[in-house]
Amino acid sequence: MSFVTVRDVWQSYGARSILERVTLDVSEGDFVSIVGASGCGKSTFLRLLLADERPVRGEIRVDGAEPATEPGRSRGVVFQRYSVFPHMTVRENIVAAETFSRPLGRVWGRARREARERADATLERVGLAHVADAYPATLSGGMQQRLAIAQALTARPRILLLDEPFGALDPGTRLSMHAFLQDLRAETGMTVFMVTHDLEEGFKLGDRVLVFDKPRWDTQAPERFGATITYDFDARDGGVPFQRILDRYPSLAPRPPAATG
Ligand SMILES: Nc1ncnc2c1ncn2[C@@H]1O[C@H](COP(=O)(O)OP(=O)(O)OP(=O)(O)O)[C@@H](O)[C@H]1O
Repeated sequence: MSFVTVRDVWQSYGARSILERVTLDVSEGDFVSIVGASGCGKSTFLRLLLADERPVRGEIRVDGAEPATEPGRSRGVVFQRYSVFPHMTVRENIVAAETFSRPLGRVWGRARREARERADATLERVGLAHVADAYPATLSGGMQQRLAIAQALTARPRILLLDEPFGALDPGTRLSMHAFLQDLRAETGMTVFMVTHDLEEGFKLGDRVLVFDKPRWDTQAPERFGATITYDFDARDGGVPFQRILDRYPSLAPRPPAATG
């Protein structure tokens, strides 16, 4: 049964068409990777799933209902991009994430101590134990990225939205973050949508790989048409049709690893 249902969704900003005719069914627990050229509307699609904005046309349903518009976390959808609180230390950010999934919110006493211990174990796992008492703004880009992912995963949302989550990480750190995500996903059965520019990563982590692209172009008016899902690959069988995709989308070719971590 479809858990996330997207029906004929269109989005535009003013006269500028971004997405058109997007239709998709995703089962609960699926990991959906999303690739596509820069600026083609992948992040916009995540914001629509988050109900951060409404489509100009079409319908999105999560578990049969319209995505709720009240503040994020209580409805079970977490967007890694928006998750870190700048006024809390790294450890406090992880502890806070745990409480999002609790009906009573904040925790005290022994429960809080235990939450801190679990937070420290998580920070150890993602290589941030040594900066547990620091504030997010003082961390490097790669560290901030790891904190955002660790925090989003700690909240154990029903749906996790990741927007280029591993972009600024060195190859070794990236692999350990992959493992962390895969373990937590196996534990929680969460549904994941991940935008990535790395096809190999998309196929490694995803059950499906969606390609967003513009199927029609008006050379006189490039803003006239939007992007849609032009390919929907099954990534479960390990049969990776990289070459076919790369031939058509050279811009998706893996980039050399970034320097920071
Ligand atoms: N709120 C907005 N108002 C106007 N234009 C917007 C808005 N949000 C996004 N856009 C434009 O819509 C287009 C699609 O943006 P989006 O961020 O969804 O693309 P993307 O595929 O995620 O790109 P990238 O891969 O570079 O992150 C971009 O050209 C962007 O400038």
